[in-house]
Amino acid sequence: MAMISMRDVVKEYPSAKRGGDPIRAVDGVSLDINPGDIFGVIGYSGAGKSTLVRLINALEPSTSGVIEVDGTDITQLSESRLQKVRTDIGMIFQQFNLFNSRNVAANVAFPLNVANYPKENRAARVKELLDFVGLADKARAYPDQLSGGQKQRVGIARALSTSPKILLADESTSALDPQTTSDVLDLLERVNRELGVTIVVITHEMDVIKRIASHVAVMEKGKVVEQGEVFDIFSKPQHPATQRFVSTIIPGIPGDRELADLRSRHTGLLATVTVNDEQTAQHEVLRRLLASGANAQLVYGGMNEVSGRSFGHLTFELTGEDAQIRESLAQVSQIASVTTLEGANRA
Ligand SMILES: Nc1ncnc2c1ncn2[C@@H]1O[C@H](COP(=O)(O)OP(=O)(O)OP(=O)(O)O)[C@@H](O)[C@H]1O
Repeated sequence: MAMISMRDVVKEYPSAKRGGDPIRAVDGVSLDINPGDIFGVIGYSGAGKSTLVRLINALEPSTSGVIEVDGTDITQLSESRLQKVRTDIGMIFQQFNLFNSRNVAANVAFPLNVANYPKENRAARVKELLDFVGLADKARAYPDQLSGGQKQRVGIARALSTSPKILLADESTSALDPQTTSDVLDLLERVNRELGVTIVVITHEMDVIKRIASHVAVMEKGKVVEQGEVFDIFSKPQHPATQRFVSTIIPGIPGDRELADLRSRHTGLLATVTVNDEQTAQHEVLRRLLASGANAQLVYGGMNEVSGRSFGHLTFELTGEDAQIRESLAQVSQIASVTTLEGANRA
């Protein structure tokens, strides 16, 4: 059974203009997030990601559709039952949202107080959480004495205090530098692996998805336009929005700009070979390209590792006799998909 299941979920806000059309922030979203997943939701600003999060933790009612959290349809619950569901859902934020007037230990203890956690066990629980996030020595520090990465660790400790099954991370690394981002993502992976918490990561950065997510949904204008396993989405993106996101971190088939640049430096035929998985395929591609006696030089792209598997778009410049080049392309086409780049095609 899915940990979070959405069916045809719609969220509309009233128009700012009197009599205007409502704003559809979420437009017919269906998705299943399984227990133990790290599920990424990616989209540009305004795509509806934050609204989706607010629907999952029932901070706002949906307009229509079904949202099940751990088997319970939360669209039908009373406020008191919703409060209980919310204790199963932790949340971390881009701006950390810590209480600046309370020290670290008090911030982490806050949800325990709200949840009436046994008083005599609270200090031990806070210590355990601060140990887990590596901040045992900062219990008495105040948020403004901490770095951004440390603040987010406090946020994570606080979100985990009541042992939620789900952690919602809304742009949780967007305010952090790359090294600190990496450390926080490592910690989220530990939360997932060691505590078994299902994590929903909302982001506009494909790097974050590549780094930790097992599954991803791409949102555009309130709709999920593509979803699936991260490796599949990265290696074979179908929707233009997905292709744009993937191309921000993975060189694919060269676009117009890259092609113009390549052509200014290479006069041979340019062809992109898409290799899916396994080193051996790469060797075989090279063997076949060279078998006819043509020369092949890698001029753009490379192999990528995603979810422990590799794939790549390798753009070669082929030189030699036309017949040799034709033979090279024919040979390699038998084992991989080949795109000859228009205008440079001399074969
Ligand atoms: N409370 C609200 N009232 C009216 N419109 C809203 C409200 N909240 C969001 N919207 C609109 O819904 C759409 C989706 O917003 P949302 O914040 O969910 O997107 P997002 O993908 O999270 O973007 P960002 O990363 O910029 O927050 C936007 O057009 C936004 O203006």
